[in-house]
Amino acid sequence: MDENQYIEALNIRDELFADIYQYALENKIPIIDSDALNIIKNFIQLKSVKSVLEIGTAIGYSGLHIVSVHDDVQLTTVELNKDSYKIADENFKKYNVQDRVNNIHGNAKEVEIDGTFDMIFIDASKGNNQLFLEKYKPLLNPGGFIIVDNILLRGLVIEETIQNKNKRKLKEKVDRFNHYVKENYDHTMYFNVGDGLLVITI
Ligand SMILES: C[S@@+](CC[C@H](N)C(=O)[O-])C[C@H]1O[C@@H](n2cnc3c(N)ncnc32)[C@H](O)[C@@H]1O
Repeated sequence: MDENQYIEALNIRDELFADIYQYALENKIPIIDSDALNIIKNFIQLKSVKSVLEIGTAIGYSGLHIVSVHDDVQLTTVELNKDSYKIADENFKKYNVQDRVNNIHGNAKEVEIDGTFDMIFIDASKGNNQLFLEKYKPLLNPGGFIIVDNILLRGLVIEETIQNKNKRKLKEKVDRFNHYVKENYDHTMYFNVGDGLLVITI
C-alpha cells in the first residue's frame, strides 16, 4: 500500500446512492469521481452552503449527493439531454428530495436562471467552462465559490501530441481555461483528485 492508497481508503465511504451509481456505470453515464465528490461535500459543510447551482445534472447523481449534505441545501440543476433530465427527475423523486431541487431541462449556454447561489458547480460540456463561469458568476452570493470538474480530462490536458483533431481542440480549450482562471482570479485551488477539480473563491 502506498500513501495515496492509504489516504483513499480513509476517505472512502459507503455509497449513499448505490442504485444510481450502478445505473450510471452500466449505462456509461459520466458521473463525478468519489474523491472529488467528497471534497465538494466537505466544502458545502465547511461553508454552510444552502443554495447550489449545478450545470450538468446527468441523471442526478452528484445532485443527490449535494442535497444529502444538509436538509436545508437547495439545488438548481440544468441538463441539456432530455432523457437524462427525465431520469434525474425520477431519481430526485425516488429519494424524496424533489421539493429541494429545481430540475431544469435546457441548454446552460442559453437558459436564464432565477436566484442567487452560495456555490456553483460546473460539470457540463468541458469546452464551455469559461462561458459557463462568466455567465453564471454574477449569480454568486457574497462569499460564494465555484467548482469545476474534469480539469485534467483524464490526462489529455498534459498530452503533447494528440492525433485526433476534436480531442486536440478540447484539450487546448480546457488547458486555456485552466490558465485563464489562474490569470484572472486571485483565489484558486487546483486539486489532483478524481479527474481534477478546480475551486475558485470570489
Ligand atoms: C459529466 S456529466 C454530469 C455529471 C453529473 N454532474 C454527476 O456527477 O452526476 C455532464 C452532463 O452535462 C450535460 N451537458 C452538456 N452540455 C450541456 C449544456 N450546454 N447545458 C446543460 N447540460 C449540458 C451532458 O448532457 C451531461 O449529462
